[in-house]
Amino acid sequence: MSDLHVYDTTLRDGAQQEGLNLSVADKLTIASHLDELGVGFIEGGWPGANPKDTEFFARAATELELKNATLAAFGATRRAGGSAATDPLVRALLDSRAPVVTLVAKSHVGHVERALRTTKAENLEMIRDTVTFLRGEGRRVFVDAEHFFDGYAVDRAYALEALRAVFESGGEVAALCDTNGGMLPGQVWDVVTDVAQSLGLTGLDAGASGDARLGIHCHNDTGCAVANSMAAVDAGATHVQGTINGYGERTGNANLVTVVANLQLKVGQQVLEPHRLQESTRISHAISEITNVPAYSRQPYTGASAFAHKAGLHASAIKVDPDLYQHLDPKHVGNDMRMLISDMAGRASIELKARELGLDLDPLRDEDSALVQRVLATVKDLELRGYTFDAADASFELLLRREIDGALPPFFEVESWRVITDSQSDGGALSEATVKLTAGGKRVLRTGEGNGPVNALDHALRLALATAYPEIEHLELIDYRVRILDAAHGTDAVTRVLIETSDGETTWETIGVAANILEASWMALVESVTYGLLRAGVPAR
Ligand SMILES: CC(=O)SCCNC(=O)CCNC(=O)[C@H](O)C(C)(C)COP(=O)(O)OP(=O)(O)OC[C@H]1O[C@@H](n2cnc3c(N)ncnc32)[C@H](O)[C@@H]1OP(=O)(O)O
Ligand SMILES: CC(=O)C(=O)O
Repeated sequence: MSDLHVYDTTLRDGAQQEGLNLSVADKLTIASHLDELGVGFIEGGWPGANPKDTEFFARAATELELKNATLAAFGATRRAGGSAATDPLVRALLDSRAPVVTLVAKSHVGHVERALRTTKAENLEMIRDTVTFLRGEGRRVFVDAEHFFDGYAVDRAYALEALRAVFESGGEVAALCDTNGGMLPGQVWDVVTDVAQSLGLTGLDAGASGDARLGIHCHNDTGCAVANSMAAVDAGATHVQGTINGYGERTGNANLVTVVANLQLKVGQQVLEPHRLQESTRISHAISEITNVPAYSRQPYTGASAFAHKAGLHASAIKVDPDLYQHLDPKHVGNDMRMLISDMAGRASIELKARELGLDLDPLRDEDSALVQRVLATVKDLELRGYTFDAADASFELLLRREIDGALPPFFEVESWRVITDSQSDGGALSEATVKLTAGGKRVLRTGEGNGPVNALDHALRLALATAYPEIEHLELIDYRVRILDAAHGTDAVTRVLIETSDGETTWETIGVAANILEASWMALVESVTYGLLRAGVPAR
């Protein structure tokens, strides 16, 4: 295992993201996930700055059983002109009982003079006093040198002096912060190389011999936070900070999952045990659920689209060897390869998608080859008419199964449907839908009401199927999206409806396209229920 520190600040710097608000319980759950991922340090927040973070540390001390990670409490150096021993915020850091304290300290003269409104000498004293005090109280002390790169550009000697003050007082890590996120990888590499040489800290040996490490903490304002972190490690940093999914203020922090995967799978530094890295997709998504920030599908390594292939030519090469169009095997990070079906698909895309769905087609069999060709032609024709199968995987599976003998049970047969909407005396409107179909060997006619026509159709369809297929009770329509495809036609335009359905375990998307919005909605609804029955393994009745 590499000795490099993997330091997570999701619960502190990540929580500074606009719109992200974590309860204490959320923070405790996220900390457990981070521990499971195998990060070395979890920065839990700033005790004393707000009651929530103070409570987090109090509860963490009794409720959180960390198996891998060490908890760090974040705070600032003592106030100018005061003393660390009597500073209430420094006291709160001690009270947190976290074994590591990470202090934010100024290293930029402009910030010392204009933000702290103190002297350069007093700022160095604030660092020395606070680090010495906390070390004396038995804490490991890390220091985030705020605005280090900008400060280095203005006054290199002073920026280095601030770092010396950290190490001379017993600080273990000085993390160079690109606080404003404006750096580029070459600049970071040059500065870290110079700092490491100037302070005699080169590579992991420095950590081993002198218990002194350079760290890196990057923000993503140039879109380079991960690249900057990699450059810093390459130049000698042995402690890397970041957040899960790149959460953070403004454009976010370095995405720690990406940094770790890069270090492990590209640079060959084993910073996590391989079986833990394989949990990174699951954990990244689990944390998205808690933060309520939708997972970014194009996130490197762990995004749902990170190994999704749409182009037919790519699929044809992948059929021979997935490595031909993938930078690595997605299993290293617990992700999966997926084929997307669209008008950019070729025969290979259909074959691979069928295999992904457990429907093996043999291209050497004339029958299968003709089927693949037929499905491909249908997909291209439907996409021309407004379908988009890469957003409606379930509808593609149904299309494919309809072509394969016996692959789609004939669950029900729709005879007709109708909706009417009445204005109400209170000013609202109520819809009523009637559906006629045959299911379970019986002709059924049911009426459903709803606050809109699609809602009414959904109710009527479920009522009509309920006797033959009580299993549909668990299906829930969770999203309904409409897009007008040819805006120039106004109300004559073609409408595309995408419906997302859940059975409580998984979700799937189905599509309907028609000139009439209700017809498009009905198509997507019927597909949604049909797919739900298929997934449940229900036989046709
Ligand atoms: C780059 C970063 O992300 S660092 C982390 C930033 N995170 C946060 O700010 C979130 C938590 N912050 C808070 O809850 C509050 O700002 C608190 C509790 C820390 C302080 O609140 P207040 O006492 O009301 O002060 P306020 O926020 O207005 O100003 C901060 C004070 O700290 C001082 N300060 C700023 N950085 C440092 C530092 N590294 N060391 C010591 N003092 C500092 C400022 O000069 C200012 O002092 P002043 O009150 O004499 O003007
Ligand atoms: C400390 C910190 O979060 C920063 O300087 O960006």
